[in-house]
Amino acid sequence: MVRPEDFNSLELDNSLTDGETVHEMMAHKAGLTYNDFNILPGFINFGVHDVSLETNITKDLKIKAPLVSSPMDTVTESGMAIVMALYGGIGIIHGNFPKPEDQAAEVLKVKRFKQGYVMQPHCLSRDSTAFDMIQIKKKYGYTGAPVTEDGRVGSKLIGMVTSRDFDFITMDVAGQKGTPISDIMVSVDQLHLGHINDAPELSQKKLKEHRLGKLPIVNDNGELCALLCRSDLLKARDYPMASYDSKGQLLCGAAVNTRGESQYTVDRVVEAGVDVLIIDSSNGSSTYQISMLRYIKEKHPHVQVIAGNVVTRAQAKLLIDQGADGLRIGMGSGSICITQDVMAVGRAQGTAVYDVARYANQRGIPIVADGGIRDVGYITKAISLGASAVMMGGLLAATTEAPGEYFWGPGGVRVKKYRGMGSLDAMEAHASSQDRYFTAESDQIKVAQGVSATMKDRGSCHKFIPYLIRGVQHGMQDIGVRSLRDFREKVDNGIVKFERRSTNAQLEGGVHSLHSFEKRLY
Ligand SMILES: NC(=O)c1ccc[n+]([C@@H]2O[C@H](COP(=O)([O-])OP(=O)(O)OC[C@H]3O[C@@H](n4cnc5c(N)ncnc54)[C@H](O)[C@@H]3O)[C@@H](O)[C@H]2O)c1
Ligand SMILES: O=P(O)(O)OC[C@H]1O[C@@H](n2cnc3c(O)ncnc32)[C@H](O)[C@@H]1O
Ligand SMILES: [K+]
Repeated sequence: MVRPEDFNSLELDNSLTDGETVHEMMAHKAGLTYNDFNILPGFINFGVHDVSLETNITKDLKIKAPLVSSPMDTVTESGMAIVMALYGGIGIIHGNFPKPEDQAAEVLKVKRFKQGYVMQPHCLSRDSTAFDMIQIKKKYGYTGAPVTEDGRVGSKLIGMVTSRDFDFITMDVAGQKGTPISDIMVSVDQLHLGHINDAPELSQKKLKEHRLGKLPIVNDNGELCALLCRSDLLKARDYPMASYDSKGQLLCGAAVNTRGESQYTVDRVVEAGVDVLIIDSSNGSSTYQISMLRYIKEKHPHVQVIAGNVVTRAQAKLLIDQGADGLRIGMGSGSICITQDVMAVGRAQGTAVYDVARYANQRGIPIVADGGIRDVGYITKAISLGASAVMMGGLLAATTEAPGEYFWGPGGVRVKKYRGMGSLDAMEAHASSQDRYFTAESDQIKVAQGVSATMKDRGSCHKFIPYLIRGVQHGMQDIGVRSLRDFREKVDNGIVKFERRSTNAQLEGGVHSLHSFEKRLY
C-alpha cells in the first residue's frame, strides 16, 4: 500500500543542475520556438487528476482549461464555441459574416445552449418534397426533420417529419420528387411542442411522457428555435469543467476588426451577451486598434477585451496602458500564415511569448499564445514560457464541430477546408473581410497573408479536447507542477529546467527509423 507520508522527505536535488533556466535559455537573442527546446522532468508525487489547469485569460475572466479556439471562419462558430466551453476552454466567434447580426446570432446560440437541444437542426420548407427528406437521411442519417415556412430555424414551424412517417416512404428517389412534404409530415397543430423559455427539465419531461423522438422548441410566435432530441439526451453527460458565466450560461468570445464600422458589430455582440472581445489584427500597435479598444472600454466597461496581436514588450505596454485586459501573442506563427514571408515582419513564437509574458504578467495581464500549436506538448511548452492559455486554429480545424462540410481530398482522405483569415479565399468570401485588405480605402490591391488549405478529419472535439486536456495534465505531472501558478513560479525561480535541442535531437524526439507506423492518439 502506497502511503503519501512515506515519501514526504523526498525531492529532487536541485543543486545537480542539468539544463538551464528559462531565463538562461532565452538570453540567447536568436528567436526560439516550441520545437527548439524540451522541458526536463521533475519529481512526480501526485496523481494526474490532481493537476489543475484553471487559468485567467484576461484580468477578470477565469476558465478551467487553457484552451481557446481561434476566431477563424473555418474554426469557430457556435458549434465549436459550445464544445470548447463545455470542456473548460472558450471559443471566439469569428467576424467574417455577411452581417454583424449573423455574428451576434452565433454568440446568442452559445449563450442559450442547453444540453440535448440542437440549435441548428436541418429543416425542410413548405416547398420541400419527400425527395429532400431522403437526401437529408442519406447525407446526415436523420430520419426526421422540422418543416418551417422557409426551411430555416427562426421561421414559423408548420410541421415535422418524424421517423414513423419516414418509415413509410419508399426510397424511389425520382418518384418522391413529386410528393409534397405536407403529405408525409405531421402538421404543427398535432405536434407536442416545447417553449424556448421553459426549463429544460420541463421539455425533457414532455419528450419522455409522450415517448417522442424529437420535440420542436418554439417561441411565442410559433417560430422554430431548436429541436430537443431523445438520442442527444441519452448521450447527455456532466461537464464538470464547463466555463459558465454568473448566470450559468456558457462563456463565449467574439472577434472584431479595427474598422470604424465595427463599433456597430461590437454593440450587437455585446447585446447578445458576449463575455470577451478580441480585437483582431496581425499588428495590434496601431491607432486603429487603440480607438477600438477605447470605444469598447468606454461603451461596455463590463466586457473583457483581449487586444493584439503583439510580439514585443513595447507593443504590449502600449495596449496595457490603453486598458487591455488580456493580450494575444503571435505574428507569423500560424500554420496557414505567410506574414513573415510577405511582410518581413514577425517574431519566433517562443521568444515572443516569453518576452511579452514576462512583462505583461508583472502587470497582472494574462497572455494568450496564438498560433503554431501543432500538438498537445506545444500547449505545455507555451504555458512554460508564461502563456496563460493557447489559441488554436489548425489543431481544431477539421473536427466535427468546425464550420464547413467534409469532402474527399487527394488520396481518398476525408478533409475539411482550413484557411487563413487573410487568405484570398477568406477575403473573397465576404465583403466585410475584403475591405480590410485594401491598404487604403481606394486601394484595390490585395496582399494575402494566409493560405487556403485542407486538414484531415480529426473526429469530434468531444474526444479531442478531453485528450488535449489530459495530455497537458500528464505533461505538467512529468514536470512536477500541480497548477499553472505552480508551473509559473517554478519556471521563474529556476526549479523547472529547460534544454535547447539540436536539429538531430529534434529528429530523435519524433518518430524515427520505422518501416511504417500508425499514429493513433486518442
Ligand atoms: N497572427 C498573425 O500572425 C496574423 C497575421 C496576418 C493576419 N492574421 C489574421 O488575419 C486577419 C486580418 O489581419 P490584418 O492584420 O491584415 O487585419 P487588419 O484589419 O488589422 O489590417 C488590414 C489593413 O487594414 C488597415 N486598417 C485596419 N483598420 C483600419 C481603419 N480603422 N482605418 C483604416 N485602415 C485600417 C490596416 O492598417 C491594414 O493595412 C485577422 O483575422 C488576423 O488575426 C493574423
Ligand atoms: O493554430 P494555427 O493554425 O497555427 O494558427 C492560427 C492563427 O493564425 C493566425 N492567422 C489566421 N489567419 C491568418 C492569415 O490569413 N494570415 C496570417 N495569420 C493568420 C491567427 O492568429 C490564428 O489564430
Ligand atoms: K507560419
